[in-house]
Amino acid sequence: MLNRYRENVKGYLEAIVKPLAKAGVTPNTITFIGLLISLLGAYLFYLQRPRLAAVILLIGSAIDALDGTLARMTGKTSRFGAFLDSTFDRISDGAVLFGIALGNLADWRLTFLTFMGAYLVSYERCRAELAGSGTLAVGIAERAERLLILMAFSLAGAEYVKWGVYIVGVLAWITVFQRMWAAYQRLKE
Ligand SMILES: CC(C)CCC[C@@H](C)CCC[C@@H](C)CCC[C@@H](C)CCOC[C@@H](COP(=O)(O)O[C@@H]1[C@H](O)[C@H](OP(=O)(O)O)[C@@H](O)[C@H](O)[C@H]1O)OCC[C@H](C)CCC[C@H](C)CCC[C@H](C)CCCC(C)C
Ligand SMILES: Nc1ccn([C@@H]2O[C@H](COP(=O)(O)O)[C@@H](O)[C@H]2O)c(=O)n1
Ligand SMILES: [Mg+2]
Ligand SMILES: [Mg+2]
Repeated sequence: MLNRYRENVKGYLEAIVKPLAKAGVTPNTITFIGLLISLLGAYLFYLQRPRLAAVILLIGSAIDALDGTLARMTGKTSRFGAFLDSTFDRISDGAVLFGIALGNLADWRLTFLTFMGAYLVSYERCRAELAGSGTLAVGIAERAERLLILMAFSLAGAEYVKWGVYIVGVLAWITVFQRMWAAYQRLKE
């Protein structure tokens, strides 16, 4: 859903990456730094510091939107970079939910169901696109939405994190079925 605003923020993202491009920073370096920062956010959830975790996660997630911008701006897009970007997103998504569960900020069983839903959303897109569906960036809880909801509830305090996890879980599972339907529509023989 928020992907539609990509064009609106493109100018801002390009302004941020311009000095990085001049400095010769590679997209994969940005992707790696983004993961490290997101993992720090996950660790802060484990330490039961959800407000700080949310801010760190926002920066880590924002950097996730920067790596592709840098790649396109410098003509350095690569197939491995696309693979790395998506793979690191899964590691980050999983680490954040793991940190929340380990930090007892939400019920681990419900957190696992949210984890399943989030991974399925991303897997469906990958598998359908491989089968020739075309870009399957559909549904109400793509990655940007999941992250923003989790961050918003985390900024409200430790006792609200669980509601963020559970709401993301419900929306992610709705998205699972939205993408299943979209894939059926596009791939049915
Ligand atoms: C360098 C930093 C210090 C700069 C810090 C600046 C920040 C403080 C300001 C943030 C501004 C804004 C850029 C924040 C972004 C929000 C963040 C949640 C965006 C996350 O982007 C994720 C990205 C999707 O990932 P990507 O395409 O790289 O990967 C795909 C994804 O993994 C797919 O998974 P799924 O299918 O969706 O589950 C995989 O399937 C794909 O394979 C994979 O490629 O999305 C980018 C979309 C847009 C760029 C996001 C639009 C942003 C909104 C307009 C943000 C609205 C503003 C917010 C309220 C932020 C508030 C900021 C303020 C400071 C409080
Ligand atoms: N290290 C990277 C990271 C990304 N890309 C390219 O950008 C696309 C993702 O763009 P976002 O704005 O969503 O981050 C990705 O599919 C690649 O085409 C890259 O080449 N190298
Ligand atoms: Mg990215
Ligand atoms: Mg990404």
